Formats: sequence, C-alpha cells, structure tokens
Amino acid sequence: MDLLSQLNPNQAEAAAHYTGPALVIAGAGSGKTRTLVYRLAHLIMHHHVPPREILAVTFTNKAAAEMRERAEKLVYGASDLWMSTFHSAGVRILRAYGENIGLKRGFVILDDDDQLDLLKEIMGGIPGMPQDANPRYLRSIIDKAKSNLWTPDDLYVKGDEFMAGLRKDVAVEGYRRYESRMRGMNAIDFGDLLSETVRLFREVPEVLEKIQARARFIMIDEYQDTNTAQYEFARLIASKERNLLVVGDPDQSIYKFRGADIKNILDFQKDYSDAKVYKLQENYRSSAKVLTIANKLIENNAERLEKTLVPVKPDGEDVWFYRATDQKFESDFVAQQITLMSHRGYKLTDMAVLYRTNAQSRVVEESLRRAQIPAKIIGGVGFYDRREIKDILAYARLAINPSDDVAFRRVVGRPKRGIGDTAVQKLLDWGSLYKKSLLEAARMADTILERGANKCQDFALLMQSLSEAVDLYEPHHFLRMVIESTGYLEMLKAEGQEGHDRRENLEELLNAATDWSEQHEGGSIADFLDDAALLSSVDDEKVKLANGDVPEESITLMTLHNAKGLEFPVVFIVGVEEGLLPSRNSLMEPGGLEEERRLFYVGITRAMDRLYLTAAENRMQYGKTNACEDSRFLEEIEGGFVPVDLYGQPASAKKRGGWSTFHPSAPSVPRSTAPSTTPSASDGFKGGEKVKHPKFGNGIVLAVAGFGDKQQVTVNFAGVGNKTLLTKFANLTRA
Ligand SMILES: Nc1ncnc2c1ncn2[C@@H]1O[C@H](COP(=O)(O)OP(=O)(O)OP(=O)(O)O)[C@@H](O)[C@H]1O
Ligand SMILES: [Mg+2]
Repeated sequence: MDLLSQLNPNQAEAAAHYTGPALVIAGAGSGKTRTLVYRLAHLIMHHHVPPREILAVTFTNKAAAEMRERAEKLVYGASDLWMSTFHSAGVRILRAYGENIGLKRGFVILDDDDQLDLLKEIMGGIPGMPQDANPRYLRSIIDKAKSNLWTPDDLYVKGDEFMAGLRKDVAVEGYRRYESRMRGMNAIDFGDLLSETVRLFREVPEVLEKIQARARFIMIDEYQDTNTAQYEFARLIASKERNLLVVGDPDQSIYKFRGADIKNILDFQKDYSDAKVYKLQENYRSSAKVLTIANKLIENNAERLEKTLVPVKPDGEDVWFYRATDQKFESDFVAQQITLMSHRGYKLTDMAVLYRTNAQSRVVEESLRRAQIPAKIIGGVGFYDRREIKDILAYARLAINPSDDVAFRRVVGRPKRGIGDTAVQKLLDWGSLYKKSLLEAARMADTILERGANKCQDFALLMQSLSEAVDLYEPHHFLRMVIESTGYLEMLKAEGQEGHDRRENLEELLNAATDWSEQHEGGSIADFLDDAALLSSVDDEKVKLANGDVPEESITLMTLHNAKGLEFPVVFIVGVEEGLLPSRNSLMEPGGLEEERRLFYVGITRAMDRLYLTAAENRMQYGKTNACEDSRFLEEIEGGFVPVDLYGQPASAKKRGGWSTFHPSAPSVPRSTAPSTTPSASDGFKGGEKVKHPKFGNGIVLAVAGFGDKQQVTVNFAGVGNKTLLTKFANLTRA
C-alpha cells in the first residue's frame, strides 16, 4: 500500500520532502507530528536513507518513544533512528566527545535542586548580594543566559532585561562563581547540555563532522519552542547537508519564560532562503465547536501569522462552561462529569484535567478521590525527585565523581554521622583555599579540624570503598550496596511508616535499575544516572509510584504546559479566571498576556470531542479566600460555549452581563439546596448510579440534593436528557 495515501495532499507533499531545508507550519491538530512520522518512514522506504543517518528531535522523551513506536509500525528498521530530546542528544555527544573541550570523564549532571543548593552556598560570599536574595532568581538568570549562549561577560553586556530584581554586577559575579565551582566539581547543568555541545561543535570541527555524518537528516517537532542554544545546535549540524525539516505552530509557543524564542520559527525563511514551506490547514483532532472557540480566541493576538484552520469533524457537542461557588464545587463538578462520561463509554484514559499551576491539582485530586476516580498526575513530584531516591543516587554520583561537592553535602548527614554544618564549612573553606573537593578535605580532616576529624575520615573511607566498587558491579547491585553499606537502610528502619514507604521506593529503584540493565546490556551505573537525570517528571514512568498505587485505567491531571502535543477525547480546563489564566505574573511581562492566550489555545486544542471550561467565584490561594473574576479570555470566545449549572442544564450567567449562548431560550433548572454527589440518606441514590424510570427509561444519576421527602435527584436519561425529580415520587429503581 502506498505509504502517503494515509495523508491528505498537503501532508503528503510535506512528508515526501526529500533534501534541503523545509518548514511545516500549521495550527494545532493539523497532523504536523503525524506528517513528521510519515516523512521518517518515507525517507527510509522511498529514498533508502539508512535510519542510522536520521535524527528526530522531540520535546519530551515520551514523545520520542511514541514517535519511534509509530515509525516502527510503518517501516522496518526504524528502531535504528536517533530519536531524542535536545538534552538527551547533548548528553550523548558530550559523553563521547566532551574531553575535547575540557570536560573530564565521569562528569555529573546537576538537576534544578542541586543547582539551588550550590547557588545558596555561593551567594553568601558575593559582595553586594542582598541577604534575602532568592537563589531561584539567580538560577533563572543563569539558565536564561545559557539558553542564549551567553558567557558572564555577554550577560553583563546584554542581560539588562533579565535581572529579576538583582543588581547586574552581582548577578554576573554569581554566574561567574557558579561556573567556576561547577568546573571544579566536574559537573554540568541542564543548560550546559546544549551550550557546551554548541561550544564543542564550534571549537572542534572534527566532532561536528562526525555528528553531521550521524545526522544527515535532522527534523524537529515543536520548533516554536526552541531557544537560541537549540537553534544553534540544529543549525550547526545541518550546516553541511542542509537537510533540516522543522515543524511547529507559532500560536503554541509557550516557553518564552524559559528562553524559547518564537523568532526561530518566524525567521526560518530568512535563515534558509531556499526553504520549502508547507502549510496544513485542516484540523483532524477537534470537533468543529471546539475548533471555533480556539480560532476565535487566538485571533485576539496581535503578533501572529494569519493561519487557516478548518475542522474536518462535524460540530459535535457543545462546549460547556461551569462557574462554581468555590474551587471545591468546581472540582466536584469535574468529578461528576467524569463519572457521567465514563458511563457514556469513555475510558478514564480518554480524559484529562488541565490547569495553569501545579498547586491547583490538590483540590481536583481530592474530589476525584471522593468520587473514587483513579487519577495520575503528570509532572508533580516525580519518582526521581523523591528524597530517598535522590539521596541514594547522590551517593552513587559521589562514588563516581569524588569532586561532586553538591552530592557530598547532600549525603554527609544522611544518616547522621556527627559531621555538623560547622565542620562542613571548615572543610569547604580549606577546599577552596587549596582547590580540593570536600571529600578530599574530609580525608585530610585531621589536619583541618580540631574535633570530629575521625568521623570525617570514616566517611571518606566509606566513599572510597564505594568508588572502588563502581565498575565491578551491575547498577542494581551497586545501588543495593549503597543502600546497605551507608547506614541508609538502618536509618529508614528506625523511621516507622514513613521509612517503610521510603524503603518501598528504594526497592522500586532497584527494580528500575534491573529493568534498565536488561535494556542496556553492559550499561554502567554512570549511564544509568544519566538516564535518570534526563527523565523529566513529564516523562516519568514512575509517576504512578510517586503518587500512590494508580491502576492503569486512570484519568490524567497535568498543567497546560505539559499537555502540549497531546490529545484527549474529553478535556477539562479548570480555573479559567483572571489571575490564574492569564496568570497574575504574566500581566507584568511584555508579551505576557499573548503568551497566556497561546497557553489557553494549547489547552482548548487538546480536546477531541468534549471540552469543559470551569471557574470558581471564590478561591483559596496562599491560605486566603479571594473573590475571583472570570477570565477575560471567556469574553473573547463568548457565544462559543454554553454556561451550564451543576446538572449540566443551560444556566443564566450571573456576572458581567451574562454570556450569550447558542441556546439562549433553553430552560434552566433551579438549584435548591447545595447538591452533593454522595448519598444523603442510606437509601438515597448516588452520583453515577444507573437507574431506571418507568417512563424515561434508563439513566444515570448526576446529582442528589436535599434530604428525606424533599430529596431531589437529577438523572440523565438516554435519549431524553436531564430530569430533576423528587426521589419520593420518581419511582426510580436501580438498574
Ligand atoms: N490525514 C489524516 N487522516 C486521519 N487522521 C489524521 C490525519 N492527519 C492527522 N490526523 C489525526 O489528527 C490528530 C492530530 O494530529 P497530530 O497530533 O499529528 O497534529 P499536530 O499538528 O502535531 O498537533 P499539535 O499542534 O497539537 O502538536 C491525530 O489523532 C492524528 O492521528
Ligand atoms: Mg504535534
């Protein structure tokens, strides 16, 4: 069968693109990612490009894995494709060739938390640094500098707008000291994975040539969110053969706050004047009603390329808007609708709840738990972010790289060894004087400390024995050794239930390492640590574990940012309020409002069949309950959604003069007492229950309100719609 016959003509044309630069620019759900996969297959099948010469870059490891899977279904040999994120590609290149630019073998990758630990240590010593300066500010300045490929000197010259409340010279000095401390520790951070790779390409042309041969064809998904370092990475690799195909949608650029630059996609044709441009104009994902509000919303952005995006699907269901009295009622509504939808045949995995900030997830989780709906949270505290996991991996890091001072500080007090902060500070001072690591200082403690030197030396000996074991054992054996020999296990045993849970997580770490070894024959513990470091919490297969035992069948909770590129038949976007969406902070940034609008656009366009928007009139934030206003974005899409009440009946709006809807004359059901989805009496009905009515037939209970004789029950009857009945007279039976 012809491969490209499964695409529409525009998609097929793009997928058939062979050599030279190309840009696929199109709106959400138009099949960009699908086209990219078919292009991979087409290169292999039709042009006989060896899969080993193709690099495809995606935004998350999970997306890379999915793309590989899809390509493997289309064409034989796709397992040899190089598919990865920018960061994974960077780490692979630096591991192989980093020594050319002075990175020592066995360098470690510091994560966000490690960065903060290090910055806290450094900041105290910088003249002019305010006492209460937040290390996060400095971290964000450094990250942005790196994403722009700026050295400290560049930051001084160009970085005025990034200073986040810090004095420029102070921030630059912080950056400088951070860099030299990192080098001393043989460590790099996430930003370095790209900026150092770019430096390597620039300084050592032979390495660049090797990579160019390995990536003769390069393609990038979600190109609208690349930063300068990523741009340069791709540009350098493609500079020889120029087979660069990028795919993206400027309307979905949502990572400016992390240094992404929308110019990369908008100026693609300037950078590559011979670029072929492919446009896709049909949306295959969403119902026409969903797409209408998406289009309507994004038209309000002044800075954008005009694009056409027409639906392939019919109108479909109305988009609903529900405004609750507070966030608890809001999430109860969500839980109730999820129950209803699952009775309509949607699987839990078909549904997602999206929110602007992680903090919003807690209330939603609680409602779901009450309604007994299993949920998994993507991007919360991931498995590899857990304290005990990080501790054990830090021991492993220190064993591999004795100069990793961040790891030293993390583990020296876990378990307690009688080595206090003062002692560590003295070791540190000595170390910076003689350019030695903390571990080395600990070994020499008898010449540095007056008291407690033997404890430091014992610790140094322990670490030395672990260092010697690093290459002798498989990763999971080695990790078990760490857990047992360091006293960590003893410490957890003494900690009761919490310690018990942590021990279970450590068991799971060993399982993960065993699995990993099976997939990576001969892989070392250092390789395992690399992979663990690169697993963003979005990718994390272990999220389930971190959040309790979640069955496979569960609904997905995540931020709007994390939803990029995904799709679900049923989508809820909660908290569509001023201050949340758009977020308060965004309003102070130039271009911030438009970026929030794009974020909402990303959220809306995740929905295939049904979209719910919800808001609360009062919301508890930072321990205070505040009155909330509907998001201005709702006004922009007015007419495209139907305000409903708790029962899903069209409701009249209470604020801002009311929303006009497609069904202005539909009756509304009066709300009597505060409804609840749990039975009010022992013989009462329960939300989600299947019932039968003599006249209306089979239905599902949506809500129950009131008590005794006054109890009312709202039921959705198949083919009839919603009815609110007095339980006493309703003659309902359980079906
Ligand atoms: N020609 C087609 N025939 C059938 N289904 C299609 C076609 N093109 C795309 N689709 C389907 O439409 C949905 C959206 O496609 P895809 O995820 O590739 O879009 P996208 O442009 O990458 O979206 P986003 O901008 O959100 O990343 C997918 O379910 C995909 O399988
Ligand atoms: Mg996509």
